[in-house]
Amino acid sequence: MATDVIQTVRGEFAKSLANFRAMSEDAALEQTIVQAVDTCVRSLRNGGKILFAGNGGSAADAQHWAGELVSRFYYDRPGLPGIALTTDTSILTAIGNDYGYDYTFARQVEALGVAGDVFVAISTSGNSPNIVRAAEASRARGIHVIGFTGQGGGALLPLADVCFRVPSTETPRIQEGHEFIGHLLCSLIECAMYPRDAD
Ligand SMILES: O=C(CO)[C@@H](O)[C@H](O)[C@H](O)[C@H](O)COP(=O)(O)O
Ligand SMILES: [Zn+2]
Repeated sequence: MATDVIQTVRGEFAKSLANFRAMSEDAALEQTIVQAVDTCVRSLRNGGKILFAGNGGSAADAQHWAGELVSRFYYDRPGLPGIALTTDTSILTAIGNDYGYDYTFARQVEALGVAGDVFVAISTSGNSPNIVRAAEASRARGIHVIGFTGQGGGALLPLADVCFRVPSTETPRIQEGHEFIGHLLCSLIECAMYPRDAD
């Protein structure tokens, strides 16, 4: 039993490390980060906001990253406008009940989003219908779409202006990659919007 557990732990570490190594050696990923930061910073400087959505573990990412912007990441500075579309159970249940689960995020994008905002669409498969519909609604409104997916990209890929594709087909590995890139994005946005005073 203990041997099995240890084998599993080692196997998971090995897969996770290989995933992060592949990401760290991916020059295209670096360029995608540059583009995503530029998109977010331009939007924020023009009075835009960043909307986040995902299902399951990715809903947790959406809330986590919105929190980094509104509160703080590495250091104190004014709050930045980020909204997770995953948190209001009255809105989610009303839309789900009245229109269907596929519309839970699209309806909120239509209600809250304006041209020039950014929609961060998080889906490991890239195929969750409520995320795909929200990306379509964003494009229709002139809202920039930043996708977070797995290596295939799914239906979200062609809808995204910028897309992070973690080079794995395993949901946990993809989510770990998303978490790392999401933190990096929040850090770089914070730094660009409010450069830290030189000590
Ligand atoms: O956290 C996990 C798996 O690690 C799950 O909750 C997972 O997020 C859910 O199955 C989601 O519904 C998957 O949706 P998606 O990433 O394909 O859009
Ligand atoms: Zn999970």
